[in-house]
Amino acid sequence: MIEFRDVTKRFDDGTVAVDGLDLVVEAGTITVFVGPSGCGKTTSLRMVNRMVEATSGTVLVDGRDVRGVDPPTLRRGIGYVIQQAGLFPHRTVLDNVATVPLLSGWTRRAARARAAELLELVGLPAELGKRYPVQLSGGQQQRVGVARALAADPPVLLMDEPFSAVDPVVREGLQDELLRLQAELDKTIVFVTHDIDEAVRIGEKVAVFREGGVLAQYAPPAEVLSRPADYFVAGFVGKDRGYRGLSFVDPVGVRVGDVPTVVEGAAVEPADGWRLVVDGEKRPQGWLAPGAGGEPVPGGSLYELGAPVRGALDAALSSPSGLGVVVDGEGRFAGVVTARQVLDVIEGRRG
Ligand SMILES: Nc1ncnc2c1ncn2[C@@H]1O[C@H](COP(=O)(O)OP(=O)(O)OP(=O)(O)O)[C@@H](O)[C@H]1O
Repeated sequence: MIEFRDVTKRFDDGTVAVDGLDLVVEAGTITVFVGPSGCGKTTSLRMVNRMVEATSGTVLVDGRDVRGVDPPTLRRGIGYVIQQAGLFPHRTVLDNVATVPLLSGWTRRAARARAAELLELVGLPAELGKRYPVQLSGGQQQRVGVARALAADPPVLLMDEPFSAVDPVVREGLQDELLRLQAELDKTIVFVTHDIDEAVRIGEKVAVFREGGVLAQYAPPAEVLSRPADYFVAGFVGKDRGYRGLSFVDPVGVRVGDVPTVVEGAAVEPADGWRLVVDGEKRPQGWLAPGAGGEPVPGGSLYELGAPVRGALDAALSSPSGLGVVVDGEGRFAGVVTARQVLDVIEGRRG
């Protein structure tokens, strides 16, 4: 657990970067600090590992005031990941990851074995270990940064905009990877970002900061979206928050209907309505428009049974037939949903 008790940071030039911060980060959770540039997120994060010293107030890690722990000892228990990975350019990927175990007195052989294990854990092929950081893509470098931070198996991980230098698609992949890792590792993670989408996607709790280093709201993401504490938070979470909030609405009440299917490659008779094309394993391959056979039209997004309603609505809206395709956990066709019915369910919840 990490606790900030009335923590203020005033820099020598008088800038108040963090103002009276009170906040508890529960053990084993991902907490995201989000807010516009210059609102004190990084400063708050760095007070945890004493890269920045608080001017007043107390920061506790697992109940211990960090001021009572010398910084090298403190940092051994706290992994740190920064934007653009911060890798050592003249060391191979494997040696970058092995750095901390070596510093902790492991033999070179044991440290390298651990490093190889970690590369696998973050989803990197073993042969990349021999390369130098410049020979990797941005997304791969970030994975190496995460592997390096995990090398000493620290209970706490501080991540400062770790994924902001990569493109949106790679970024989503890295976010998924972090969630998968966390399900396995159960670390206490503080993650800084200025991107509200990233914050609500990965945070179990989200701390929204405003200028002047003031905490504006600290709540689960669904609550920040549905009940912003004030106009500042409402403005910051943006105009799509109603739609984003659907990511947290469970699909109870959404009815899955049926539609005729045809197996890919089979001879088809003309028909009046839309038909879904599936492969031999019942995986959706596209749509056949009403009328004669012809080429299948590419389908929209797929909605997995049980997922939040945002996916169901998107599947329906993106489908050429207006019918959202529902699949099971193995990606097999399970039925269809309509936007109207999903909206009725959402509306029904209100009353
Ligand atoms: N060493 C320093 N001396 C003086 N002022 C500083 C120092 N470091 C940060 N600041 C100021 O403190 C405020 C908070 O900075 P901080 O880096 O914590 O913000 P941030 O929310 O992480 O911003 P960003 O998203 O741009 O990284 C800013 O006004 C910044 O200019």
